[in-house]
Amino acid sequence: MTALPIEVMGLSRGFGPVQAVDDVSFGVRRGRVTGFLGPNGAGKSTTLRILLGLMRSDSGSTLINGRAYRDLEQPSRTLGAVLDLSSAHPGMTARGHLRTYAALGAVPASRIDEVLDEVGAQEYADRRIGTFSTGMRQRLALATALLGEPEMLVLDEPTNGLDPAGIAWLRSFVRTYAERGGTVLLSSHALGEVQRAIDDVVLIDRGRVARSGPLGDLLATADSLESAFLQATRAGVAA
Ligand SMILES: Nc1ncnc2c1ncn2[C@@H]1O[C@H](COP(=O)(O)OP(=O)(O)OP(=O)(O)O)[C@@H](O)[C@H]1O
Repeated sequence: MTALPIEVMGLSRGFGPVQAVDDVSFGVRRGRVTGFLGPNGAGKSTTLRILLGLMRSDSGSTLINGRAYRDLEQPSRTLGAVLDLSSAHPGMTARGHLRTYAALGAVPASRIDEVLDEVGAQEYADRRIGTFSTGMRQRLALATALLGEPEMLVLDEPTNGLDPAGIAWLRSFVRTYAERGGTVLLSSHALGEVQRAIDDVVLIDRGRVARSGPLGDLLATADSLESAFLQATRAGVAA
């Protein structure tokens, strides 16, 4: 077994003239929350999509517990992912949505109430998804990702559209998940929103990793993640 639950090595992907991801390498440590952070268009979603086998890379590789995602024996027990919130059918209830996904993943139906509790969504479990706020959709997507009791979570912009109470809830959710041994990789362009949720940081800018390491190391030379990002990207421009 490899030391790292998630490894990205020399990953590149272009779209016509746009080099979305350019030789990106980083590792994610077990039992920690890693922030994959950078501005809009930096290449975060493209990297995560390749990691989850949803898109091909031009070169490089990504490993989950030492294997490509498609080669995992029990993908839903290994990794839960929340990439976008549009896949749920608006006419279905949250419970119905979870029932469908539990059946698809061969997960016992008893998990449905457990995940609804875990994300605090019991009170609207029987409402139709079409009536949900963004925060409710985020919680349902997270509940879906948790069905297989995965050992790691990949969350793309999980604070998008959340109010301050929702962001605080998400922060405490990922902290608790990591304290129980889970591994989290979450992307965000809102550095200030996630600063208190993360242990390790990978800063990405224009498809390239500008800096990575423990949050404490980055903050040793800057008073916030935002200023650390500006320092790292200015250094990149100067180099
Ligand atoms: N399917 C696609 N076709 C063409 N260009 C794309 C495609 N997907 C991404 N891109 C481009 O690749 C670059 C990286 O996009 P990506 O979505 O990975 O960034 P991001 O860091 O996730 O941004 P955001 O925070 O806005 O989600 C952008 O310039 C984007 O326009």
